[in-house]
Amino acid sequence: MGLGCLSKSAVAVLKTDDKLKDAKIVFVVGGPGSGKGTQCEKIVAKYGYTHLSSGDLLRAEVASGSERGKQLQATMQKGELVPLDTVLEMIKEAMIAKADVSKGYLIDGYPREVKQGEEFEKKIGAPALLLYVDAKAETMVKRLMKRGETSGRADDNEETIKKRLDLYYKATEPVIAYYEKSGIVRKINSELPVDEVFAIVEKAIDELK
Ligand SMILES: Nc1ccn([C@@H]2O[C@H](COP(=O)(O)OP(=O)(O)OP(=O)(O)O)[C@@H](O)[C@H]2O)c(=O)n1
Ligand SMILES: Nc1nc2c(ncn2[C@@H]2O[C@H](COP(=O)(O)OP(=O)(O)O)[C@@H](O)[C@H]2O)c(=O)[nH]1
Ligand SMILES: [Mg+2]
Repeated sequence: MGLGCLSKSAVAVLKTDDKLKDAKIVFVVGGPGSGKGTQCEKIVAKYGYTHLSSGDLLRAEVASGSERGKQLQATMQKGELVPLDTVLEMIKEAMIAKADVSKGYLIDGYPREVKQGEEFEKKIGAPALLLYVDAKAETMVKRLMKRGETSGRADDNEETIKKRLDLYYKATEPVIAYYEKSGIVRKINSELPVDEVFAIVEKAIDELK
């Protein structure tokens, strides 16, 4: 069947989705403060991927002062998860905006729970790789407390850090087990110095080509 029977706007939607059909997608999953953002920055510099941090997208919405942003801020300050549809829609829009120039996408801090992964695959596509950035809880807390001295983030404080960690172990770790079955998980020990961590990351990305 051709597209002739569809309205113009329906065709436009189909074409937009089409743009992401063959996109190389890398999920970057790990606890708060594990070093996801740090490694993503290095991947961008070497491989030219597009880095989309779901947390950064949400913080940009908060900074815009919109009504939606105000609601998001309250949730984030408590260290809870924002509604799935909100963050997925933001990621998708950001991906489409870069579709013509992107060599691949780093989806940082998403999925946060198995359901988020399932919805992403339904609406966007399947990941080719999942980088599991792994550090001990003690290390993550230490890094976040340090980052909190300068980050200005409302959630880099002791009480919210504890909630973020609890939620990570409860909701996000199962995401890793879920993708183990498809053989795309690469575990990265991020207790090492940044450059040594990146050497392991490079191997995983190089395997993708
Ligand atoms: N997919 C996502 C990503 C983020 N958040 C919200 O945004 C907050 C901050 O997210 P993020 O910047 O990814 O923070 P962390 O995972 O804690 O990691 P880090 O600060 O180390 O990047 C989360 O606590 C949560 O409230 C969310 O609900 N859903
Ligand atoms: N020692 C060490 N510190 C790191 C490493 N990766 C990140 N950090 C520090 O830990 C903090 C949190 O890192 P970030 O990349 O923001 O982690 P994210 O929360 O997972 O995105 C930052 O202040 C970094 O300087 C690492 O591999 N080794
Ligand atoms: Mg980050």
